[in-house]
Amino acid sequence: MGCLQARAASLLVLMVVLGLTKEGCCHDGDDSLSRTSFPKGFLFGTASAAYQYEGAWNEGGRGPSIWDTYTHQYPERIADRSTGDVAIDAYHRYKEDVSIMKDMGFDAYRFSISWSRILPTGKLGGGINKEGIAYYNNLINELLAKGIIPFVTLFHWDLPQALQDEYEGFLSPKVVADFRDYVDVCFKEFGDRVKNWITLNEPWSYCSGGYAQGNLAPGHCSQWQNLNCIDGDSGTEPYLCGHYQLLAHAAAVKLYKEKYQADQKGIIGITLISHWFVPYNNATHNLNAAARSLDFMLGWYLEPITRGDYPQTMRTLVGTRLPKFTDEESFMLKGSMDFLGLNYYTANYAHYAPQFKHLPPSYVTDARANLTQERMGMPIGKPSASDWLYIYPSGFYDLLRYVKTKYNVPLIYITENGVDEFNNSTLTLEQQLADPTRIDYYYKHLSFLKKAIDEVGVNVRGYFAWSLLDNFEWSSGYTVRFGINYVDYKDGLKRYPKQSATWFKNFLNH
Ligand SMILES: N=C(Cc1ccccc1)N[C@@H]1O[C@H](CO[C@@H]2OC[C@@H](O)[C@H](O)[C@H]2O)[C@@H](O)[C@H](O)[C@H]1O
Repeated sequence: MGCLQARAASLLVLMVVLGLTKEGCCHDGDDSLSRTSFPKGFLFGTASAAYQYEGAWNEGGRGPSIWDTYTHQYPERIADRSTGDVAIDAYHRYKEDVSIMKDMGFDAYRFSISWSRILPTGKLGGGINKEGIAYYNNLINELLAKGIIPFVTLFHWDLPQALQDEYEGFLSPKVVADFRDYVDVCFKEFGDRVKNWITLNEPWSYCSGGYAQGNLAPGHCSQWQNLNCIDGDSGTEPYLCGHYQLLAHAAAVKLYKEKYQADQKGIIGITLISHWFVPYNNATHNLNAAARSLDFMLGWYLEPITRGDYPQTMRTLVGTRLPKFTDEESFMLKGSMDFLGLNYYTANYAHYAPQFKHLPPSYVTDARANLTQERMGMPIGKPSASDWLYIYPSGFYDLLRYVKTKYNVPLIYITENGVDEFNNSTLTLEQQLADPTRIDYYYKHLSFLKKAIDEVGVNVRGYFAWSLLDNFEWSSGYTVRFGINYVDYKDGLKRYPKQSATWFKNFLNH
């Protein structure tokens, strides 16, 4: 085959992988979509996270996390200057919340354990908090008593502050041993009833948000990015963070498989987020920019876990700023998951950006791809309350097909998918419970999920909506709402079903 034919062939592969062929377009949806549209035994659930739901920040023996510090010391970095001190008080109201999910007909519930509620100083040597163990035992037992399967995330961004103080947390290799000690306690205390473990939630978000964009704790980024960051270097810290997140993940999986899995018979995985990336047009340099964007967001973590090293595009473009794995670390990482947890929300256009090479080095520009949410003045999809989230349901299908084609992951759970509206207290309660956009979002994304399962053969065995309840949305505070159930922040945090809750109940019970 001549070089022209070879280039044409590789271009075609790239177009197929990026979903630019005809079948990547819209679906002929039918209105009969329900639980029975999915394989037998398919699990439907909702997702949450400790800092966003529990509250009781200084109750029950819990130690401070970096999110307590971040919201208390830098209130200006949260849209409404709020905190998760009380959040939606799930610490005290978990029985009511479990009843809500049971009444709706959900099969499973994904929640995270607060590391500093189990180990207040972050370290085993600092003592195990018995009240913390008791809280999660109560929650797990309540779920099982109601026939709901717990999916437990071990780290959802709320690092104990003591470890940030001692050695800058995930910027140091020291975090690996402390994370291993922490998850050992969790496997030992809860592993007789918890059979689905997720080591980390979205290392991309934690390391890019926390160390390149500065919009998540600990709020680091390079000064030249003018994002009023507290400290940091966007060219090096995101990659150190990602490296030690991966090594902590691998250490936790190794421990579970060597010490617990034979007896407890559970499975362990990791949750990764990825947007879908649509080339700005079919120019080769934009097809390549979209492919690199997938490498820098998803491949950053999924390649080490499936192949044992970072994507070649990252090695080439980040160079010596990208840490290296030893042979032993690479071996420990490769194949370190029984399943992939995948979070999908949105898509971006990707446009080749050679001009980025003239900027100081940063994770934000290393991929040489300018990511936008509109093309020639047309948005990629309907906007939501979050500036990063435009609604692009077909991207869900494209991403799933890409993951199967490129990584051939044996088992996938969709661990988050959802959309938000603004908190608008000028509306009546009835008006605030009317969320047609969310119903349309879920209908379309579930339709594309079904298409990926039926037509591509992607082995997805469960789906978790983000989120059961409105909650503390990190840098957005309480200004946006992702819940299928409404929380009345002005009247005792009372819970009310939105119209999407009624839609989901019908979906689950037919
Ligand atoms: N939030 C993300 C990914 C992300 C991170 C930084 C900036 C943009 C997007 N992922 C999931 O989305 C959910 C919704 O995302 C929120 O949407 C509103 C934003 O303003 C907020 O900062 C973001 O976290 C989070 O609540 C979950 O905890 C998280 O796992």
